[in-house]
Amino acid sequence: MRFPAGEAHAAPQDPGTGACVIVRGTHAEDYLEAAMWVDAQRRAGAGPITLAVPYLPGARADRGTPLGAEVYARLVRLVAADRVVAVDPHSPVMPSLLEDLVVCPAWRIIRRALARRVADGWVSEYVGVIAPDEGARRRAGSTARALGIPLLQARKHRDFATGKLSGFSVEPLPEAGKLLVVDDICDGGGTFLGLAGAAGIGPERLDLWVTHGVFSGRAERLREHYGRIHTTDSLPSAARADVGARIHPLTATILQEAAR
Ligand SMILES: O=P(O)(O)OC[C@H]1O[C@@H](O)[C@H](O)[C@@H]1O
Repeated sequence: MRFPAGEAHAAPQDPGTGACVIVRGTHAEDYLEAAMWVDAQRRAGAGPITLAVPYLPGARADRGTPLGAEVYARLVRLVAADRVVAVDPHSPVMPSLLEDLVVCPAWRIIRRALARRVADGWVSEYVGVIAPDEGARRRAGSTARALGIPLLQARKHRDFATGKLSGFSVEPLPEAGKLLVVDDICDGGGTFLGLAGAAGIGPERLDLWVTHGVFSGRAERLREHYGRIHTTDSLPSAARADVGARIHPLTATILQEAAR
């Protein structure tokens, strides 16, 4: 509930033996509300409390000034949960900023969403996974291993003077079969539009997985280049419908991670 001035307040629920609060927002207010809720549960005698932050905000600002990753980590710590679960955070430095952070890796969600188990492993409709840049190598590589298919590494080039994206180079692609581009975030879509152009294959052979679908800017144009666009409900996005993305809900996965 809220006081008339807008301040958040929380009434304790049945405390039970443990609890998991999921914050899908990216605003400070969302974390303040979660802190109120955790405090209410704790005072009511709840067992260990897990905070799930599917989209860990600030993870893209992991260098330079201000160090947004650290600032957001403080906000998450303010909630005072016993541990934090995050899904596919952008930066590998996040676990060093948040003690007791449990990371749910991309490959686990992707495999659950896009593959099926057979007697001796996992099969999917894809013949390869493409990492659009160096930053995506680890998550795309572990996805390729989880699906038992090769990783194809692309490179993103930037204009030296302006720092703007200037093009991609892609290693030779298999001549037949579907490929899955894997990355953590699609924001304005420039990365994935540029990559599709460089790959030179049509939407009948190219799908996209982005764990966190922001879909701002030109992202709507992605549907011209990718047959299927997969994402999750990790954060609110008004543009997801325009992009025609297939949404894989995370709540069951998060609750499983919280119960581990
Ligand atoms: O090109 P857009 O969609 O704006 O941004 C997405 C890229 O920016 C990075 O943070 C992500 O990891 C991804 O590679």
